Amino acid sequence: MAPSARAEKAFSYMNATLGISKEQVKPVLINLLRVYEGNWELIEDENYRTLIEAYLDSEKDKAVEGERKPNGSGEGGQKSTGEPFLVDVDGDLVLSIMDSSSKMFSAEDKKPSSKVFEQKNIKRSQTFTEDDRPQTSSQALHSTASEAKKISSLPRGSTKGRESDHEKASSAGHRGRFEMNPVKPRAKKPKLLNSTNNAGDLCVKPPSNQDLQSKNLVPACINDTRAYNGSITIGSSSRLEEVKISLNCDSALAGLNFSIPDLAVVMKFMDRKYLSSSKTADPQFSTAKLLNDLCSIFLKLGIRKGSNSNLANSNTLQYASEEERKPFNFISDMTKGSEKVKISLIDEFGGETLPKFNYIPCNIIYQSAIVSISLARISDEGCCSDCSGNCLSSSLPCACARETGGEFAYTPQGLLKEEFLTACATMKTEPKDHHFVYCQECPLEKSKNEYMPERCKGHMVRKFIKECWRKCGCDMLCGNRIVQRGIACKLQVFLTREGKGWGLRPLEDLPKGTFVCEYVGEILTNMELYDRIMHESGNDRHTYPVTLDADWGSEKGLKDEEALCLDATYNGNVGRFINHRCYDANLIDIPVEIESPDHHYYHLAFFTNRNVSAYEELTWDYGIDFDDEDHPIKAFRCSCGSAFCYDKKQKG
Ligand SMILES: C[S@@+](CC[C@H](N)C(=O)[O-])C[C@H]1O[C@@H](n2cnc3c(N)ncnc32)[C@H](O)[C@@H]1O
Repeated sequence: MAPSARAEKAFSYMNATLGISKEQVKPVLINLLRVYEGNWELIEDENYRTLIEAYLDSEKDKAVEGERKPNGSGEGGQKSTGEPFLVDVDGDLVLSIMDSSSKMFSAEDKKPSSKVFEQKNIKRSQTFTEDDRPQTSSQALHSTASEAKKISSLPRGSTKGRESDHEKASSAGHRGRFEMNPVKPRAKKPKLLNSTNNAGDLCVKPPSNQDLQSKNLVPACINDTRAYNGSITIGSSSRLEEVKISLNCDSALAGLNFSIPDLAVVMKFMDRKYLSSSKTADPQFSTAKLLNDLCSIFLKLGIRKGSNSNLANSNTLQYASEEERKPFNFISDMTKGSEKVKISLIDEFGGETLPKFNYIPCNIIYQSAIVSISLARISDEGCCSDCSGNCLSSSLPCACARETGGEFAYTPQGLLKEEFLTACATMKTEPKDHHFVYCQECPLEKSKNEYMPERCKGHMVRKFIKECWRKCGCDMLCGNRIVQRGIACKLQVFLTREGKGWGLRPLEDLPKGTFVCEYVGEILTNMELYDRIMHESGNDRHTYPVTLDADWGSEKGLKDEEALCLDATYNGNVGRFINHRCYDANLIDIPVEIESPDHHYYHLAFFTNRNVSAYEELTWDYGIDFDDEDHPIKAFRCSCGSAFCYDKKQKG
């Protein structure tokens, strides 16, 4: 749509929904277009939320300005003359700027918003009169946004984003961090401090509060010097703000066309421009966080490298504990070259010791497990020795598709078929009675109590994928050989924020049905696992072993050595880092038959059950009964964050 048409649409919307005239909206719109560099999407988003906010802010600015200058004159008694106007240049709506002597905008006009400053201070005075107790800046902003809601009768949802945006900005950082100096030094160029001060801060020397108050630019009630130090703090390390990133816009301010933009808007713009649109960043990522992290890293590295004498007189040393001085961990390939792809490990907080385990790319028998792998056990009917090339491209599915109902489980693109995925998921989430088999003598119960085992609690009969294997005539690139070819997507082990320990995430978007990895570990009998658990101290166990329980009930007298499980505690692959999520995990585990036609032993493969974005944590529903006090492995306190979390203790 042509920019002028977009402008007309915005005017109509504002008029129709809020009764605001075109004349009133126009200067605000022009301002926003300038701030957002003509990016209409940012303005049109969520029913013109940003435009509505900016309009309300401009109204508030006018009211404040009116109070400051009862005679209505601008600073120095000059009124800004003329109206800014939009012109359509080659299809782009651009702001017409007159020469500097005509000054299209006064500094106030150009200021997109001073809401951060004003809201905080409005709230501050309210806070002390209302309940005598200071609030955090996010609380303050929250309350102010609600006030805006009251006065504006905005369409539903229009203030919602506003609150959360502000909260995001303030909670991502430190209290009051995103304040900026609302007073724009104008003709007078601010003096510079020494290029670096003691705090390593490059900043503009602040005008004193007295100066500001004498110019009637700051309400007298304000006494927080941090808010008026003249430099614009755009990020800082946590805690005491020892390291800050300040913007020095001294020379820009000296120019005629520059006024300090609202920092929250700048951050939002950066987020949208560089993060939301790119697929390479964590959805949680924000510019504000980036800048704060940069400060924290700077602080940590500085403390490690510098001599203590640098900080000897500083309080900051008090919390520079050994724990905090640990370096950030980054391992470019934690698989030690044993996978086709490198899998990095990163600890962005620098406080965690590396996981102690041995990386193995495929399962290994620990000791007594019986896993019969022999070509002789694979009958000619159970494989496709007559095939060649890619089984998926032949007109009739070969014998290897029999297990999956005569259709291959995979699409030609190498994804798990939608129907198959749905059927597996439904069996897991809504199992029916007929999905269970019961052992006469359950090896699982026997492993818990050899002499007086309890009755079998039932084992689910699961759907299997069967892949082509060595006896098959097709080649290794056959579309029915996905899991056996190993990990193909870009993955990273990372330290989670929620206290779940390490987790796994993809570094690229993964479509629904993508094979991610297997759960690889030592193949143990259940008896061996039970012994292992009994001899461990509670702290040793940070993984959750997987019981391979397929087909148990279908045979009589299953031997203990055939009742198997996978334990990745000491030897495992990246699958051991996949954390649990109740109900709405993004991975599903599906048994895969490759080299062994019996179902005592099989591979457990993880597939995405929906599209997963790059950097989104990969999770799997372990199927834990959090109320089962008798289970040999004590269930962890779940921090999955799902709205459907079944851990009642966590909720309570
Ligand atoms: C298979 S491991 C996952 C990797 C593990 N986070 C690590 O750092 O090695 C399972 C263990 O991770 C932790 N864990 C997994 N999911 C969790 C969750 N939703 N909440 C809390 N802890 C979790 C528990 O300690 C659990 O025993």
